[in-house]
Amino acid sequence: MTAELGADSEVGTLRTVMLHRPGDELRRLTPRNNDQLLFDGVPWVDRAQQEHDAFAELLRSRGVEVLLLADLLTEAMTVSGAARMQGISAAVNERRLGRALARDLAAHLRGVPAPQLASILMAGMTFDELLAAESGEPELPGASLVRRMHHGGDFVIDPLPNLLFTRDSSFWIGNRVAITSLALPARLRETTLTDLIYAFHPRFLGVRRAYESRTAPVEGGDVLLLAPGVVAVGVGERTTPAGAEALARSLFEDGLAHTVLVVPIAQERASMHLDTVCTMVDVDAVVMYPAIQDTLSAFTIHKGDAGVTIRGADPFLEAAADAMGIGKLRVIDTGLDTVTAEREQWDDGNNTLALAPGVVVAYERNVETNARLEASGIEVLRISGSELGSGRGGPRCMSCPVARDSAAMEPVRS
Ligand SMILES: NC(=O)NCCC[C@H](N)C(=O)O
Repeated sequence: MTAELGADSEVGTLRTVMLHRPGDELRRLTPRNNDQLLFDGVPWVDRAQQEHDAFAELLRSRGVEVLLLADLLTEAMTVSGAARMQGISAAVNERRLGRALARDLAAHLRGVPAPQLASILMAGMTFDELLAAESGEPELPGASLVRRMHHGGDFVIDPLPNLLFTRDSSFWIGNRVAITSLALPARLRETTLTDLIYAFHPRFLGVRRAYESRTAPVEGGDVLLLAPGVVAVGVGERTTPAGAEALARSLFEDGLAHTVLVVPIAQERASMHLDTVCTMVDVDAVVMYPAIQDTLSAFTIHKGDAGVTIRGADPFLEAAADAMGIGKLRVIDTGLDTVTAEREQWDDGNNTLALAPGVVVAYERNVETNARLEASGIEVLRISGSELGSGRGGPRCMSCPVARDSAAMEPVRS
């Protein structure tokens, strides 16, 4: 039986998830480009794939249907010419390539079968690869200065190594999907692929969108569905105040939320998204980086009978419990002492993926944080992430829940 699409919490039983198995786009990372492409180093790709396969297998063994982004992309472009055209036009950047090369590249891509096209859209393409692929194709008139001036190993289409972090480029809320508005150039094109998948893949036909205006940056890692109708949005290195405001307004208009907590976080790499310092592990519990616990605050935007009001900033934990209608949000700390906590926060100890209330997937390396979770009654399913972690993202970042049971009321399933 196919689960009903959508999610209204972080912790309802996970039925369907979208992952991206890291592929050739990771093989593009070099010591010269890894910073710009938002990786801390150059991962061992085969090992990263093994780690990811184990992650996916763990989810399957717990009854979760795993959809792989590359399969969805290929299938969407196989069934739809419009999907192919959309992918090509998003990848061909005339401003960077000039008119002649942009035309040549688009002409070449139009003749590439869907599976290879999907690979190119994800892994990018070098000047040398384009030249080799064009041999045998009719030559178009008009020389390209840009071709002459670039090195063969430069990219005509940039790779997207951060596709691995499917959490950021789309998220579900209620029965709708939001394609986000990513903040940094290295990730911008990712949403053209998620947009295409949700627009053209047969599995998602008829699905409605949330945050359609996408007027300002909002990344999925900053969006936590605290409870049905209650959403927290981190504002820091990625999501902007304008993004949080636009998202809140749009969620209110669509009836997808009544309260949005806007949570300022430090504008630094260690806390690039709200889910790097805090994730939910149960309907009333979070795992949180202790260094920010007492200072984390929230502006509460609420839509009630009297219209939209903004309150705060107030202490986050109190504002969250209040909005969720629970007496207290339980907090489980990262790490042991301040040094261990800082290390485990950096290694995504806070970035857990809940499979059900009180059941989470976590990186095995965060030994102290995992022990604390277990001491608090949370079941911890450990995965290794020595290579996956070099992109600075954990189990939550690497997953986009497509279907979760409602946390408000667990439906009975046949
Ligand atoms: N939600 C997340 O924290 N996602 C991890 C994103 C890591 C990626 N290398 C980035 O810098 O955007």
